[in-house]
Amino acid sequence: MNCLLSAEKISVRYGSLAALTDVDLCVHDGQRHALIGPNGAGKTTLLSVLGATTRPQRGTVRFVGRDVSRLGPAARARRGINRTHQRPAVFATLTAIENIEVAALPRTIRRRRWSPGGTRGAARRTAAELLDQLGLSDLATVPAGHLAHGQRRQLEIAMALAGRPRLLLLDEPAAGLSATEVGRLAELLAALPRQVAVLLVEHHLDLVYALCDTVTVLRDGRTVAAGTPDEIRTSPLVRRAYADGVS
Ligand SMILES: Nc1ncnc2c1ncn2[C@@H]1O[C@H](COP(=O)(O)OP(=O)(O)OP(=O)(O)O)[C@@H](O)[C@H]1O
Repeated sequence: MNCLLSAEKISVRYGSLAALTDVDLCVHDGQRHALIGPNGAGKTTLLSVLGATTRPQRGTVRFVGRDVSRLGPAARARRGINRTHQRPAVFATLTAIENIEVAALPRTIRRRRWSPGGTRGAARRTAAELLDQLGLSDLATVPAGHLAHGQRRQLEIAMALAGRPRLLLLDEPAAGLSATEVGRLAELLAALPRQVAVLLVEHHLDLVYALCDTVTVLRDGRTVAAGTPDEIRTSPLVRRAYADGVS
């Protein structure tokens, strides 16, 4: 099967530190793919290369068969790659629905179809639908700055979905959440439409094994294993990769 997204021989250096060395990755259409590994393994760096906020010294990123290596974050978002961040990036003074509306606007403006209320009306409807779909309608009129950390994470996922991506890059969505919030996040992610592929960086391995069909393990900027959750869970190589522990 062809890759929806492929990263080929990605290398990133920060001065003398090799954050990634010759890393390959293939994410298929509709796949739930996790990127795991100890602290400093290079997971966020790889996500940033795919989202175009970090430029690799070497390597190629292809999306739907096209070389997108030279495209910036906005151009990749237009092609269908959207991401969330380790610290949720939301507009604190806007309400939840306004945040999603802002995220939906570029797409509705690009489509330029007549719609009741114009592009703003279309963006507002998209936002309301997403809040409903993700079970967040009760938060619609709450300013994002007043939301709890877990709710802000969910809002950021809704914002990333507003661009109707084909690939969603999630950077540690369970970080800082309580057990109850992780459960709620797991339900939200499990309910995402299959038209959206997910690449998830996560230390919460129970969430990874419950949600993902494929797991890639990085250590010291290199891929050490890739396989199904069962293969990864029982792999001695992976146990060794984690021997130094993760936080
Ligand atoms: N902007 C930067 N400048 C210098 N070094 C960096 C920079 N960003 C990351 N690094 C280093 O690159 C390596 C990989 O970092 P990265 O954040 O990608 O790892 P990670 O696997 O996501 O770790 P964690 O699980 O702790 O978030 C680490 O040694 C980190 O200190």
